[in-house]
Amino acid sequence: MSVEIFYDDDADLSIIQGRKVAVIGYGSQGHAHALSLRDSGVDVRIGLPEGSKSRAKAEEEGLRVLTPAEASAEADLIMILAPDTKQRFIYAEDIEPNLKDGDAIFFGHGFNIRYELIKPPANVDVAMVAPKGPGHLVRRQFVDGKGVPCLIAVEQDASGNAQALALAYAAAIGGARAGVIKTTFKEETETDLFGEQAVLCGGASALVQTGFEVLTEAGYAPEIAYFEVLHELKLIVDLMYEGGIARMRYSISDTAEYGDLTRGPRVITPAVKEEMRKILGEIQDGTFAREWVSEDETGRANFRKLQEAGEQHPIEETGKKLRGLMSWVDRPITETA
Ligand SMILES: NC(=O)C1=CN([C@@H]2O[C@H](COP(=O)(O)OP(=O)(O)OC[C@H]3O[C@@H](n4cnc5c(N)ncnc54)[C@H](OP(=O)(O)O)[C@@H]3O)[C@@H](O)[C@H]2O)C=CC1
Ligand SMILES: CC[C@](O)(C(C)=O)C(=O)O
Ligand SMILES: [Mg+2]
Ligand SMILES: [Mg+2]
Repeated sequence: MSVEIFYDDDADLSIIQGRKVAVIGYGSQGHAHALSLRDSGVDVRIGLPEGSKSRAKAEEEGLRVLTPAEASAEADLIMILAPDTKQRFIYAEDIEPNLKDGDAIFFGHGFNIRYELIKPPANVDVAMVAPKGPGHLVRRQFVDGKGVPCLIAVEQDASGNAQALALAYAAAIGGARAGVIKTTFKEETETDLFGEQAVLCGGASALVQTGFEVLTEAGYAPEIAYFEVLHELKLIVDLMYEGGIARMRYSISDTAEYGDLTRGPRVITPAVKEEMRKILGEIQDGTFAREWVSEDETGRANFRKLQEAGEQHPIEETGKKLRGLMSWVDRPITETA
């Protein structure tokens, strides 16, 4: 199936420059969108609760910070960049009562629309601009004159102009420098959840931790194991990012390439692929969404336990020590890039 890809020349920035935008939330994505929109000449205000710890960071950047309700009332485009599990409450309490004819509600990920946790009225545009990358790098790339690709989708086109609006927004945060693909809320939500669970975050973290465990349990030095399975992974993925798996294989030794081709499939076995299919099925049938919403509603105890176990993994201690000796690697992540 072919997709439509848009670039800067296809976008009309003046469309978003003519809107009053409220960015609700100022975390990983929120700060990136707000700062880059502002730098693209867009009228932005931030919506955060009175006690929010993000308020100071946004104010330090000279952004105007209001409550989510005030920001929603003032704006005619509301981008919701609060945690997925909180969005339905923010929508019900702060956004919905302040919606006017012709307003637009935007999302950075389709979770709440795809799983029907938010049901907007018919008189507003409902669209998505979903960067395909972590917010801190969305901002860093924008500042460096680059861009992170974005997906856009229109769930409801009350104005008849929602797609052009979403494309203009994506361009204003740098997405159209790299490419903006038109999709649906369903496709974005399901592929994004699958990617982060099976490959980018879940799959990659488990692969690195397991590789580290196998080497250290066999008596090899943790420092060597760290460099081998984590530090060098970035350098290998950089080559894939630049020129695909083929370029990575061009640069590595033929010994490595033979090992890659013969041993890779022994690690990612047909059983692993079957498990990936099961994970995708749980996303498609709503099992994962129900589980995550319920985990959040019941206080996130299991989530916290798993987070703590991850933080305690021996690879973290080894990595902290080694990264501290490489000034160019130990780069702090900030909301003020
Ligand atoms: N992280 C990423 O790179 C990506 C995220 N997304 C999507 O972007 C959205 C935001 O995620 P992410 O940036 O990770 O979120 P973060 O957890 O990094 O930030 C959430 C922000 O929302 C604020 N917040 C919390 N509660 C409220 C509230 N009641 N009203 C207003 N603001 C509130 C938080 O403030 P406080 O400081 O007070 O907690 C914080 O500033 C999600 O839909 C996510 O799926 C999409 C692509 C990538
Ligand atoms: C890969 C995780 C992500 O989907 C992202 C940075 O794109 C997220 O939800 O944070
Ligand atoms: Mg993602
Ligand atoms: Mg995601």
